[in-house]
Amino acid sequence: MRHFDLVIIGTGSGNGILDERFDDWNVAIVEKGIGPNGAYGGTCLNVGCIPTKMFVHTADVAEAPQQGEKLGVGLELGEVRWQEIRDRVFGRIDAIASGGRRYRIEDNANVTVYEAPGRFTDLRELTVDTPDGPEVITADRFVVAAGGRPIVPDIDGIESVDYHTSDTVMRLERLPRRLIILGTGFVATEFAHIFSALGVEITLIGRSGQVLRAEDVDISQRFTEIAHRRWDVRPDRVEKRIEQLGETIRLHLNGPEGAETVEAEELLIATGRRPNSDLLDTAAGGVETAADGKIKVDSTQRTSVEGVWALGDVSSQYELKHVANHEERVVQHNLLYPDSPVESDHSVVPHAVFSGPPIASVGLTEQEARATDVRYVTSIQDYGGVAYGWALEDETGFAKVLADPDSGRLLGAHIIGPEASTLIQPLIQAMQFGLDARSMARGQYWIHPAMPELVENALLNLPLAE
Ligand SMILES: Cc1cc2nc3c(=O)[nH]c(=O)nc-3n(C[C@H](O)[C@H](O)[C@H](O)COP(=O)(O)OP(=O)(O)OC[C@H]3O[C@@H](n4cnc5c(N)ncnc54)[C@H](O)[C@@H]3O)c2cc1C
Ligand SMILES: NC(=O)c1ccc[n+]([C@@H]2O[C@H](COP(=O)([O-])OP(=O)(O)OC[C@H]3O[C@@H](n4cnc5c(N)ncnc54)[C@H](O)[C@@H]3O)[C@@H](O)[C@H]2O)c1
Repeated sequence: MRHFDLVIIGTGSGNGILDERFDDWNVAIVEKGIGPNGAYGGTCLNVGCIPTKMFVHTADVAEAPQQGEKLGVGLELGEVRWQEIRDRVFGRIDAIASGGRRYRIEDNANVTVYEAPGRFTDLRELTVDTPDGPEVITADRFVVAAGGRPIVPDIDGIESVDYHTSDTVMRLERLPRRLIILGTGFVATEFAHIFSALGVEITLIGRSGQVLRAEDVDISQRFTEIAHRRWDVRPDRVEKRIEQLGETIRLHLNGPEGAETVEAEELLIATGRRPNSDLLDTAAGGVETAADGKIKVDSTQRTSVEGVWALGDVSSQYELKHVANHEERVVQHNLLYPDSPVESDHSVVPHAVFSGPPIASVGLTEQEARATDVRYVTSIQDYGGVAYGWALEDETGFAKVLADPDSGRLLGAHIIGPEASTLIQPLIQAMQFGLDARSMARGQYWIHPAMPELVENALLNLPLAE
């Protein structure tokens, strides 16, 4: 049995903890490998944020002919060379992942990398199921950064179907003619955008009436309208049965008009993710979890067991890379300076959905504001109402802000339209640093006629008290 100063489980954000300040620590990293190739480096790098956004940008470029049409510029989409796109994306990603793995194994003398799944077998004791058999390791401190994995719903017949999740769909050998996507959340809408822009017919299956229904009510409604124009959206559906008929997948549904079937060559399951705490047998390690399987942590990321920290998707209610990275920095500090711990700050957490159109959001949605006692006013500014929006000929985008009617304190901001994730950043900054809407709108220059005038006007439109 080997004993370490520190064991880190998971090489997504967990991999970033070690820097030169840990050079005299005896450290083990345990990583089972992620995605179809069992890669090093976690979800975001290998099967999440980074490859998806490389495909999203490619999809946006493939849509240039549609954009050009309304501007009077005739463009044509020639070939979509899927294998070239895929190999370009993963040619970069795979090299970074294997470089990161090589660096830890070969250049970090104080680090032992176990490339196998680990599970707790006692307090601060992990059994690693190596190819040579189980190996037990113990440590003074553990960091659990084991992330999560896609949920596959229990549909009758699913085990006989050759389906994809976000872990595998980006490595398809060829583009299908048709793709069924189960789910209407982040993963579903990003891949619907990617594949439809590349010429695939999309059928999107949702359990509720709205697409991206967790977004602000006006944003979700607008996105749902646009989704119905782009894709075959089937809301309010329940999956009854699924079957593989040669190359074709047939899904039997119940909907508002009764029973129906949809068919496609490929199926993408995008119905949410679950934390990997079960794979780790957290209970055997005394590590408490909530009903949804997330590891319980306090504001310093400590779990219920002394010396065991957790971060990222395995414990956080936010399944976002910028949150996992923030929590990683908190854990890193608290490992190094246990007598002066710092806390995670989840007060202003933004997110973006990189679909078509993209969405970005921070703070309260209107439905959340309504459900609490908070007093608020809102304003909406269309892209079409500011000069650069005219240049874009945008007809669907808008920014919506919520603020306290007296102080002008910003409570939430939501943008749907081109460059939403960039445009929202000054609003995130204002909320984080307590800048009120009046000061923000009138206390600085806004470049004319640039797209951020959208934000300026949304702020100026707020019906604040005099
Ligand atoms: C398709 C997709 C797109 C996304 N896009 C974005 C985006 O644009 N922006 C954004 O902010 N977020 C995005 N996310 C979310 C983001 O990827 C995650 O929030 C983030 O990667 C979580 O990091 P983590 O370190 O907590 O876990 P991970 O990066 O998942 O790392 C966990 C690691 O632990 C390993 N592991 C698990 N169990 C064990 C075990 N028992 N033994 C050994 N090793 C184990 C896993 O193999 C994995 O490598 C996306 C996610 C997906 C799926
Ligand atoms: N741009 C980003 O930051 C980004 C991108 C992708 C993923 N992520 C993260 O990953 C997480 C997981 O993404 P996701 O899209 O898998 O989850 P999600 O929670 O966003 O969406 C899952 C959707 O599937 C629906 N659903 C569940 N079971 C279903 C069923 N049987 N049939 C049809 N629909 C069903 C749910 O109602 C929900 O709308 C996100 O919450 C997000 O935090 C972030």
